[in-house]
Amino acid sequence: MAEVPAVNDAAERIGYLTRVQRFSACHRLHSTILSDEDNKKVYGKCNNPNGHGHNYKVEVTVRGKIDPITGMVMNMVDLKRCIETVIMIPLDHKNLDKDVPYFSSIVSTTENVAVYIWDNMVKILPPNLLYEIRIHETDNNIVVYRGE
Ligand SMILES: Nc1nc2c(c(=O)[nH]1)N=C([C@H](O)[C@H](O)COP(=O)(O)OP(=O)(O)OP(=O)(O)O)CN2
Ligand SMILES: [Zn+2]
Repeated sequence: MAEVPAVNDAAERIGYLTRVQRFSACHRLHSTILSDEDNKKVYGKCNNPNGHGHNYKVEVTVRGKIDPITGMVMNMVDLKRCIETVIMIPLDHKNLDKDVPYFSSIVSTTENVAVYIWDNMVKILPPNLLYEIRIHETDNNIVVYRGE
C-alpha cells in the first residue's frame, strides 16, 4: 500500500486568500484644494455639505506560499484580527472626513479609502503578503488597489 504523505508535495504552491468585511460610514467628497464652486462641479451630489452614507464591502486578499506543514497561506483568524484593527475600529460607523484624521486633508473617495486600508494593512501583516484591496462602495461602484 502506498504511503500517505504527511505534507503536501515539495513544489512551492501559491495561494490567494480573501476575507470579506463590511462596514458602514458616511462622508462628503470635498477637496480642500478646490474652491466650493469647483467642488460642486467635480463631485456634484456627493459634495452635499451634510454628507451621505455607504455600506462598504471590502475584500482583503493576501497572496503567498501555501505552507506545506500548516496548509495555510496565513491563518484566517490572524487576517480577521488585522482587519478589525485597520478597518473596523477606525472606520465602522464613522464620519470618514471628521473622525479619521487621514481624511481631514485627503478626499475620502473609495480610491483613497483603499489606499488608506492598504497602507495600514501592510504595516501589520507579514512582509510581502498583501495582494489586493477591493472595495464595493455601492453594488455598482468597485475600486481595486494593489499597492502600485
Ligand atoms: N472615482 C470615484 N468617483 C466617485 C466616487 C469615488 O469614490 N470615486 N464616489 C462617489 C460618491 O461617493 C457616491 O456616493 C457614489 O454615487 P453614485 O455613483 O450615484 O452611487 P450609486 O452606485 O448608488 O448610484 P447608481 O446611480 O445607483 O449607480 C461618486 N463618484
Ligand atoms: Zn459616497
